[in-house]
Amino acid sequence: MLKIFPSQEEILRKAAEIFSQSAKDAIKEKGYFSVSLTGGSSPKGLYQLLATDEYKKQIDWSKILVFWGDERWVPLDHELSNTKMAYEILLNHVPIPQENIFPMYKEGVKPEVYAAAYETQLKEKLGDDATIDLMLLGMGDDGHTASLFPQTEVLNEEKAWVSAYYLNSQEMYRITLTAPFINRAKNIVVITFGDAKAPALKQVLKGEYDPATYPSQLLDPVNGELLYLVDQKAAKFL
Ligand SMILES: O=C(O)[C@H](O)[C@@H](O)[C@H](O)[C@H](O)COP(=O)(O)O
Repeated sequence: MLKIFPSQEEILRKAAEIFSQSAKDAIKEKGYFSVSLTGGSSPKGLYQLLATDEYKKQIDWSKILVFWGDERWVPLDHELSNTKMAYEILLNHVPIPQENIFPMYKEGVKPEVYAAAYETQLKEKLGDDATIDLMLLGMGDDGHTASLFPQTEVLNEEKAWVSAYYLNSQEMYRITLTAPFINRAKNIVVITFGDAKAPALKQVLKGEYDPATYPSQLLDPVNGELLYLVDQKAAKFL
């Protein structure tokens, strides 16, 4: 489903409401809420909102398990770290136990090895039938999502839940949840706004099926819901 908003602020407000409501529902139903955070610039305003008193108080942070959709393989204090960004804007400001936070990076470990360990950890924490309650994602100007970049091998992954690989165009390793795991999520919410996203958004949602070129087309939840929250600028070619 696609929801188009007049402004970025309204998208972020909607996303914060979805976060808060999903957390309440999941905690009521099974005692905890699992969320996968995204990097990039789009979710920053959402994290800021969630750290305000209004949302901070609505949510039982002690029952939230935090995972990531992808990470740049850089130390946790590096400017490019998605984990660092989430800590600085959100996680340092809410009463969440450290043991409930699962960064997608470990010092001194090879990314491929950590990808397998992260999958094991997902199974340990969420069970073999693991699903993430809320998968927050962004979409790049090129149509990538998480670290599922155009023309990369990881797009063909059918089995592994987590994968790490060297992204030549950025000269760095990336670690990412794969499409088969992302699509197990109960709710997938893609937050994307601005003129620069308009051409890719059109191809992703209205173009021919070509996920090698527009990887966001791989988003297709098995039993869950997929929701795009976009602004009028990103939606201008739809
Ligand atoms: O680590 C990353 O690069 C992200 O997780 C990535 O998938 C991001 O969500 C998109 O590139 C959108 O980024 P923007 O929100 O900055 O446009």
